[in-house]
Amino acid sequence: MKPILEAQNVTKHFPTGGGLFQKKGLVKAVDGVSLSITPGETFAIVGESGCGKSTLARLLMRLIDATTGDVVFDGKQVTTARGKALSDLRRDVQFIFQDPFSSLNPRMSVGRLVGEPLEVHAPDLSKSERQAKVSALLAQVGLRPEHADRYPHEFSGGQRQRIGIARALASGPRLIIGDEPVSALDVSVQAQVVNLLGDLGRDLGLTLILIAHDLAVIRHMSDRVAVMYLGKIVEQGTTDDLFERPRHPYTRALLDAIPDPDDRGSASRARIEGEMPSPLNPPPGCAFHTRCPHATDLCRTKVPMPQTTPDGHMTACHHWQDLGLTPRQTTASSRSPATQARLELYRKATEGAKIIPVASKTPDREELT
Ligand SMILES: Nc1ncnc2c1ncn2[C@@H]1O[C@H](COP(=O)(O)OP(=O)(O)OP(=O)(O)O)[C@@H](O)[C@H]1O
Repeated sequence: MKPILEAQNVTKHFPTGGGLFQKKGLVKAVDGVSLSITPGETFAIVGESGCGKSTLARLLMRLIDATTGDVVFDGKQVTTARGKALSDLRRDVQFIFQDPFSSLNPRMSVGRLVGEPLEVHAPDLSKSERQAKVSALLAQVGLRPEHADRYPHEFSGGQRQRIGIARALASGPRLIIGDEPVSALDVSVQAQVVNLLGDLGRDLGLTLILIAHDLAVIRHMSDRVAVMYLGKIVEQGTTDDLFERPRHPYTRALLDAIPDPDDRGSASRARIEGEMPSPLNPPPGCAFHTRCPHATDLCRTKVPMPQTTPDGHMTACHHWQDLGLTPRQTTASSRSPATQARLELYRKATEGAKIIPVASKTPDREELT
């Protein structure tokens, strides 16, 4: 199938320093990323804080300009789009932010927030047609028409994220990029919103790019996963294969560091031995070699090129064939209680989705306040 979005060797280098006490430098936030997204799939991007996920997401929809490389959406250049091509892109690709409160103008009613994109992308609608469309969008995300007259501060976190999703849907997008769309929400509400996004993806045939720290969310929702480390994709594969047979030592470490959801402060942050090096001064060779238990002299000197494994992963590790990374034991009994509990929550949410259509889905208790 023809990809809906392709990135070819995209980089984003931020110049820093140059002041009295700081040397000039370049933060290599995204450093040579290539990927290809199929229409209708949910593609997840995962990695520790600071590895470049948000910068990549912003490059893909041209919220920032790439330093080098190409992004192509539906056969059209994103990196050089101007005028009508850029406004078409703004209609077709929408963003859902992590913190719905700061992304929604507090002085605008929900009706105006959701109706605003319609004014831009469907200017021919009459006022009453626009109101009807706003009501339909609110229903689609599990809110009521009368919510249109209220303001963002009157809603719970989960409801605000629903408003953000309704606003994103208003222009009729084909691709939605969610940057940590549930990580600011309570766990029970996370399941509702994850469930809603999954339903919308299926019902509307949307392509989703999901950036998340929470590996349980990723496992539950995504078809394929890309793992990022220090600005580069180090492994990519289908979700089940990647979770069960990680081919890169970093992916393995990330999966082994699945966090404890009771530890709220760092619940969504995976922990791995050692510090991630600064993208201002990345190590030579394989960027992961400073934390990798399998590193050799080759890893310290030569950048590993992406290779395709027989089971279709892309991995950028010199030694993936020699490491004996046996399949991970991911049967129910061998998963950590934390992961097991989280997966169970999402599974229950999905079971509900099979019998309740999106429009009439009952929000959870927090949502009803
Ligand atoms: N405008 C900027 N100027 C300079 N450096 C930046 C800028 N934006 C991001 N960076 C740096 O680029 C690197 C990647 O940041 P990015 O926010 O993309 O990572 P991330 O993986 O999304 O992290 P998080 O999960 O914490 O949001 C970080 O070192 C960050 O400090």
